[in-house]
Amino acid sequence: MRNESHVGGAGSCGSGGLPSGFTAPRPTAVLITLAGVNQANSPRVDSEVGPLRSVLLHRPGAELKRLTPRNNDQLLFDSIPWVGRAQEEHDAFAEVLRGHGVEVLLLSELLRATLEDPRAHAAGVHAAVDGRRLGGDLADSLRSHLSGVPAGVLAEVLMAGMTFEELPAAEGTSLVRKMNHPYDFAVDPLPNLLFTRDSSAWIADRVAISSLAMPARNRETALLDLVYAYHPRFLGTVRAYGAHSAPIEGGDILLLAPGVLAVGVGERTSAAGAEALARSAFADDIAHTVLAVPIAQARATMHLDTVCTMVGADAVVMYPLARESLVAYTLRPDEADGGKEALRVDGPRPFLTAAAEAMGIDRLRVIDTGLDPVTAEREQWDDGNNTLAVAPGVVVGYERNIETNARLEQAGIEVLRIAGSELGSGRGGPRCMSCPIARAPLPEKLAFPN
Ligand SMILES: NC(=O)NCCC[C@H](N)C(=O)O
Repeated sequence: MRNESHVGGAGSCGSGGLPSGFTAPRPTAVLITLAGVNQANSPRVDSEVGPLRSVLLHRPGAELKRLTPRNNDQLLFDSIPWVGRAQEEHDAFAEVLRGHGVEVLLLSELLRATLEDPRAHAAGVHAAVDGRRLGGDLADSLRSHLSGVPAGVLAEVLMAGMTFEELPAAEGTSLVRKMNHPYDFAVDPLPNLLFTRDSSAWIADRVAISSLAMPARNRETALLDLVYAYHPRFLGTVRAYGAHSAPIEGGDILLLAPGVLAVGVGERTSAAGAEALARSAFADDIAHTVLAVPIAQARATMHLDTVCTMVGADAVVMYPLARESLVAYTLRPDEADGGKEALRVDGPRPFLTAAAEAMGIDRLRVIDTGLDPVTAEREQWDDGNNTLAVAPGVVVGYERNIETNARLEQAGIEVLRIAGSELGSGRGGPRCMSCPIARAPLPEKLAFPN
C-alpha cells in the first residue's frame, strides 16, 4: 500500500465511475524545493495535456552513427539517419518546446552529471559490461578500464556502445577478442534512447521504469534507473511499478485523466505487464481504473501512442481504422476483496465508451481525420497520430503529415509543426521522443477548443 498521502480532492474530470474511497490524485500543494528547480517543475504528471512544464528528451548522438544497413533492423530503425540533420531537427523540436515555456532536460546531460556520483559510476560500469558476451577475462579488463574513466566517457560508452576495436589494449590473448570482428559490438549502442517516452513514464508523482520488450532496447532502463536514483534533481523520487519484470513500455501508457490509464497491449507491452502495472498503480493509489487496450502486433502499431494520442482534455486524434475497432478491458481494484490485491476485469467494450465512462465525461471526442485509407495509412506510419500536447488544444506534430495536421486545425487544435525526415527513421514522433516530467493540472473546465 502507498505510504504517502495526497493533498486535494476529487479529480477535475468528475467522479463518475470512481470506486468508493478513491481520491483522484491532484498536484500536491506541498512541493519539494531543490536548489535551481522551479517548484512548478517538481515531477508530477496527471494527464496527457495539462500545460507541459518539464520534459526529458534525448538529443541524438554518436549512438546513431552505429547504425548500418546490416544492423538497422535489429536496432529497430527503418533506415540509416543522416545524423547531423537529425540533430538539427531535434534541436528545433527542443526550441519549439522551450518557446512554449517548457523546461527541456537532456538525458545525456543528466546521465553525465549522475555518473559523477561514485555509486552511480560503479553501477554504470556494471550495466555496460556483459560478462556472458565478453567472457571472464575480457569482461574483467573492460570493467577495470571503465572504472577509471571520467563520467563523460562512461556516459558515452553507455549510450553509444563500444566495438571490439575500441576496447582498450590488453595483455595476453582473448579468444573472444580474436573471434569477433573489430566492428562487432562489445557493448551495444542504444540508438533508441531518442524515444524517451518508452523507457520511463511518470504517473502522478511516481516514475515507472519500463521493462522494455526488445533486446535492442533492454539496457536503456539501466540508464534511466541510474538517473532517477542518483541525479540530485530526482532525489526522493518514488517508483511506480517497482521490481516487476513483465514488459511494459511508456508508449503504451496514456494518462487519459487523473487516475485513469489506458495501456496498449501488443508488440511491446504484454497482458501480464498491463495487469502488473494496474495492480501496482492501484496499490499506490495513483490510479483507480486501467483500460487494457489490445493493439495489432505489428511494427506500424508497436505502441498505443502510434494510433491514438490526446490533443485536448476530452479529445483524441486517432487512426481512422482504430476508431471503430479499438476495444478495452476495464481493470479496477476488486472492492469485494476488501483490499487492492485482487482485480476486477470487465469487458471488452468499445474503447471510446469505456474511456469516457472511466474519465467521468459524456464522451471522448475523436478528431475526425477522415482521410482516405491510403493517406491515413501513410500518415499513421509517419506518426501523424503521435502528437505531444504542450497544453490542451496545442500539440507538436511532424510537418509531413499534411492532411492529419489540416484536419486537426480544422477542429481547433493548434499544431506546432516540426521537421522529422531523419528523426522519423526510427519510427517515432513527438510523443515518442518526449517523457513529460511535470505538467500543470488541467484547467477545471474541460473546454474543447472549438
Ligand atoms: N512510443 C513509440 O512509439 N516509440 C517509438 C519507438 C521506436 C523505436 N525504434 C522502437 O522500435 O522501439
